[in-house]
Amino acid sequence: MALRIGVLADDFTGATDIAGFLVSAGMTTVQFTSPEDLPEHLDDRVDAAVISLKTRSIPSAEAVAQSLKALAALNSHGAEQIIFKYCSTFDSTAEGNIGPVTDALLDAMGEEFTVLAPALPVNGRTVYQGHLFVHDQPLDESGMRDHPVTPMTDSSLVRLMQAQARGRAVVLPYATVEAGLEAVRQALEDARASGARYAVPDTVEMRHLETLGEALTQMPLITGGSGIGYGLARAVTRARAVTEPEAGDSSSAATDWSFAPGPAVVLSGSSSQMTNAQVHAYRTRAAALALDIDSVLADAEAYCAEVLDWVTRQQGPDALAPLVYATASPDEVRAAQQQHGAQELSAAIEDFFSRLAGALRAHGTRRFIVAGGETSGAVTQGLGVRGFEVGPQIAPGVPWTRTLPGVDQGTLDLALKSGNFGDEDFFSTAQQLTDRDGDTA
Ligand SMILES: Nc1ncnc2c1ncn2[C@@H]1O[C@H](COP(=O)(O)OP(=O)(O)O)[C@@H](O)[C@H]1O
Ligand SMILES: O=C(O)[C@@H](O)C(=O)COP(=O)(O)O
Repeated sequence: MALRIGVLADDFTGATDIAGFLVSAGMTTVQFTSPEDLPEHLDDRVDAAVISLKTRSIPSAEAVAQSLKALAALNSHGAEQIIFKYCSTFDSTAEGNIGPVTDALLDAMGEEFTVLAPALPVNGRTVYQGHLFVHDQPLDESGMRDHPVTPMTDSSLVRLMQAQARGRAVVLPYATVEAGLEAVRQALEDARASGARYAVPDTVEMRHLETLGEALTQMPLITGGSGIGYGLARAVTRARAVTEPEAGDSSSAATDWSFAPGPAVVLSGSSSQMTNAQVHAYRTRAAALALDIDSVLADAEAYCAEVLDWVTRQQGPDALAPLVYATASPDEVRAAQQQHGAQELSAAIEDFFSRLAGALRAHGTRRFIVAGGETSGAVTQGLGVRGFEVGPQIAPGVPWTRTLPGVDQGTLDLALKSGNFGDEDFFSTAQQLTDRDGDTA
């Protein structure tokens, strides 16, 4: 059977974020870590497949090439609609990669028009007058201005996109979205007819995403965050409930979920404001080790053996999972970047987490709670995981996932958390869900 929705995501936490929302809207969803990992045949019950790329901050030409491969893999399963998932805070550099990848996907699909819909109101990401807000702050005044890899210094989605893409962007104003489905459909047609290439819908409430989802069920390419994925999936599953009532309520796609027992670890490579708060809170409750950056840079192999030994000594059936973190304040990150170079430092820390994750797996760790998108990509690659089933949400945008039987050897449970998602107790909350071993979540 053809996939109803195919998603290519520009980072790993983004991929699990949208996969979790598709599940919560009633879609059976699987996730793969590269286009090559998508099997030739998918189970007939699968509605949506998500491919997690790591293309957010790599050179644009490479991001485009990888994205087109992912598109081809999703098309080979007959995906009816494609979503290009990027960050709800529009994380990108001056060159891209949101613009170049969107343009390349439009070209490859023979399309000339799409939407830019990063909003996720449940997590405080809203769009008003085409400006992106993080809770009560414009994007460029939020913690995103200090992001180590993609600092965001403008909040206008029109300006951000036009600086990195080929066409013109127009805003679909709040009043139109608020007016409902017919108004949105008409405004999209008008925008397309005016020669605009990207429409930026104002989106303040989750219900706006449902209106937008309804309006977009025929648009071949949609770009944005997990929120628009949710809106689209809700529109599809609602329509299905009317036309195929015998299919029943599929909104329980993740209810049959159990955790395999095994040692756990928390790895945190994000330096976002929320992850700083989460690390701070968790350190008071569990064993925690701050990575020594000089040792990471001097001899990663030897230092990894040392950290591995520390982690395995802290793990125990009744203990909270030990935390290893590179998380630091914006001032500390800036100082370290000035000393070592931003890209070199990011790469070295990511490589370290990747190496550590592989070593921990080899020594029996079965549950990984990871903070940070790039970090999650590195950890997943280090674990050699190729496919995930997507389970219950720990917090909006962060589901538990587990490795796919038949694709990966041995079951691992993974919680890949975007830097800014979850509340202060996230690391503990994630473990509370798994405490009911063998139970359904
Ligand atoms: N102390 C640090 N100094 C500099 N860079 C760091 C530090 N800790 C982590 N990093 C790097 O910062 C980046 C954080 O990105 P990411 O993992 O995507 O987090 P987020 O989800 O917050 O964006 C990674 O490349 C990571 O290696
Ligand atoms: O859309 C979002 O905010 C997330 O899914 C996401 O992409 C987060 O990226 P990181 O903050 O780099 O984890």
